[in-house]
Amino acid sequence: MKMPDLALPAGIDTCFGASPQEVAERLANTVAGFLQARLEAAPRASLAVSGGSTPALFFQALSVKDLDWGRVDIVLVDERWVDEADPASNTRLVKQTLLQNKAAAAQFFSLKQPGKTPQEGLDAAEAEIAELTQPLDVLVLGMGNDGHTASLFPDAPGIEAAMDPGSRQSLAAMAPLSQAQPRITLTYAMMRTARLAILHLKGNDKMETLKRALEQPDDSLAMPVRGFLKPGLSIFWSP
Ligand SMILES: O=C1O[C@H](COP(=O)(O)O)[C@@H](O)[C@H](O)[C@H]1O
Repeated sequence: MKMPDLALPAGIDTCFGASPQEVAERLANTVAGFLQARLEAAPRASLAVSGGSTPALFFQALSVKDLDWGRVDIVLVDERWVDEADPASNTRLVKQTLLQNKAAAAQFFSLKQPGKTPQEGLDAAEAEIAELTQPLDVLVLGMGNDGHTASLFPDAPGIEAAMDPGSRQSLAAMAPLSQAQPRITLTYAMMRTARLAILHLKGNDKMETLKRALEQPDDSLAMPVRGFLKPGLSIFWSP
């Protein structure tokens, strides 16, 4: 397979593979290895993961890794404000694919809390993540073809505040104009301090979007993923 030709700033690593399964396995090894190293240095380690259609194979591969999962905190980077039974729920995906096998012993911190809207549930979600190990040890982001990552959407009112690198808020309620459901998301300020940041992509369309994002790296309000295209990032991609 011909690997994509991508001009990346210095300090961004890539792991490109021929199939989603291969990349999912390599990503699971990388994440498990980093969490293991953190567990040797600290009482607990944390992992923030994305939802959507990309991560299921990675979650399944990670769930069977040998780790002291009882000392691992897991949180989603974002959630749609829907019931857990809804197929659009990222929590549902995590419970069905990651919090299984050996990883069933991990502690999951739920962003979805009681309340009719994310705004109403925001204080409860803040309270929920108060005990989460911070700064985050591992952050695994996805990306949409509009350049959103987590639920940092370019067309969301309030995106400037949610992208503020100096913000003291960990969470933001978002209502992107393009999206059917309102969302809750970790803020850019919360995610940018992760010790290991990974962007996990699947598909040629995502590669084209990434190339577009790299063309004007500073305009992160137009494509919030740009905020993470910095030295230290690792990009995992398969067609
Ligand atoms: O809405 C979302 O989209 C992104 C990308 O999802 P994918 O289906 O293209 O993999 C995801 O990273 C985010 O967590 C999710 O809520």
